[in-house]
Amino acid sequence: MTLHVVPSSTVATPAVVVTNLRRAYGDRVVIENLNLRIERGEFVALLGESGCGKTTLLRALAGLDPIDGGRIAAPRRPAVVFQEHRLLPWDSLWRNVSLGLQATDARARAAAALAEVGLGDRLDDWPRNLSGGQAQRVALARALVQEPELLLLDEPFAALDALTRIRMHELVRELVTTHRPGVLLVTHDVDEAIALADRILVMRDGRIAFEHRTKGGGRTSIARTELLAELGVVASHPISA
Ligand SMILES: Nc1ncnc2c1ncn2[C@@H]1O[C@H](COP(=O)(O)OP(=O)(O)OP(=O)(O)O)[C@@H](O)[C@H]1O
Repeated sequence: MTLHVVPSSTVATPAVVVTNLRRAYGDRVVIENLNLRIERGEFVALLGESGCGKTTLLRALAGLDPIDGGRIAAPRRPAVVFQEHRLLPWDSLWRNVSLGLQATDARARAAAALAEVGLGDRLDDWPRNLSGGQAQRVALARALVQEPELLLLDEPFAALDALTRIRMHELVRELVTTHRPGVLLVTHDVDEAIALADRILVMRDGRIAFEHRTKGGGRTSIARTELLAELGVVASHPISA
């Protein structure tokens, strides 16, 4: 008998598995029968019309809100980066990054994380002295220092100017390649999803209504128009494909 040993690097390990998720606010059912699996190292973007439940899903995955049915199986607590940096103004940058770390080498680990986001020389600086882009870099460092298996990004680049956003895209792809968490990025920006994601999901009617898998490599060949159509943007809309 021949034994086939599969190299561990080729075995997909889930960062999260969501089964038949349900979430309602009173009578308003926002998520129903939603199923989702994200592998470690996989970058997934979630698009959907305003109010379709993207943030509700992200908050449920983060454990910030209760769920009303189904199951979320994640090996460890996910890390979250929001649109606003949510840094504590009274703590230095390294203390902000190491918040929640129990380790005795917390400062060293925060220093390494800050260096990774290009702020290795600002350990003892304060959040008030940062630009919007720098503050989001610190928020990313704070998330990654926890070595999460699942990283949840809730429109973290939406408030940044176009150039800073492109730089942040490059940084995030680099960090994800290095640390290999599974990523769920909630965004309104179709181009951002196309630029970053290995897989693009569209949420509608409380579940994942459309999925586009790329062949890997972080770029997708999906026609932009197809994605826009899934989002209910009709062909006559003046956006070039
Ligand atoms: N705390 C709440 N109480 C009651 N209803 C809520 C609450 N939070 C969200 N909702 C409702 O749930 C639905 C989904 O909201 P959610 O914020 O998840 O949508 P979204 O897709 O993230 O929207 P957007 O793209 O505009 O941020 C909306 O109809 C919203 O009004």
